[in-house]
Amino acid sequence: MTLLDLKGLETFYGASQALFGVDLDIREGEVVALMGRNGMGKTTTINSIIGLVRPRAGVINFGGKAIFGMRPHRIARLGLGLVPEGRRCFPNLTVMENLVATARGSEWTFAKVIDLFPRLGERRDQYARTLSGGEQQMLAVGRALMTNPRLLILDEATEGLAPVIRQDIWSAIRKLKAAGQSILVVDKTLSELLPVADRCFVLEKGATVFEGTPAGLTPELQDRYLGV
Ligand SMILES: Nc1ncnc2c1ncn2[C@@H]1O[C@H](COP(=O)(O)OP(=O)(O)OP(=O)(O)O)[C@@H](O)[C@H]1O
Repeated sequence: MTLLDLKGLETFYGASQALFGVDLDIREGEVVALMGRNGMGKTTTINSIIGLVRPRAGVINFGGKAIFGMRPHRIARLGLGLVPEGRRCFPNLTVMENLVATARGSEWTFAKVIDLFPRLGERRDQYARTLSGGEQQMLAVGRALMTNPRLLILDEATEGLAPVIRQDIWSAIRKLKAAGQSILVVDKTLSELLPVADRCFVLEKGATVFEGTPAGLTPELQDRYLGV
């Protein structure tokens, strides 16, 4: 079943157009990679989905429901869990308080989150501001999971993290996938992203220019659309 469906999305910032026709769909249980060079519109696409910016044209269906133009908190409540770029947690709450603060539904619990990220368990009573960047990122993922999202969206979740921590995050993503979690991932590390993705969408200048399997994204296409 299709979980998320975007068609012909056009989004502006003031008079300047950022998206010129983004098409993307995610089926239940899939891991979908959203790719493209810097400034091609990945974050704007995510912000359009979750209602932070209001697209001017297009279709956005989530779980069979039109969510175009809905307010962000209503969209979130339908089951969209975002881990935003820049890992935002409440700095003056402890790890446990951060997780409990977003709890909604019953599937994900504090115990399950620390099972996925044992480091968070060791730091349960530490203030979020005292965590390393990688631990804060794990906490941001945990917070999103505590909302029991039907779709988890990860925007550059491994950016700027030490290699060991990146591995922990990728390993968590693989476990979530194995458990059937639907995930939309934006990440620049193709060597990690492609093996875990079921399908890829590539944006160029605010429009979808490639849709297919990771195997279909040949070295030539990678070079054309993602090369630096
Ligand atoms: N708040 C904003 N106001 C005006 N223009 C913006 C704003 N945010 C993004 N843009 C523009 O919209 C276009 C798409 O940017 P976006 O951040 O979505 O790209 P991206 O693919 O996520 O890039 P990156 O990988 O650098 O995060 C760019 O031209 C960018 O300059």
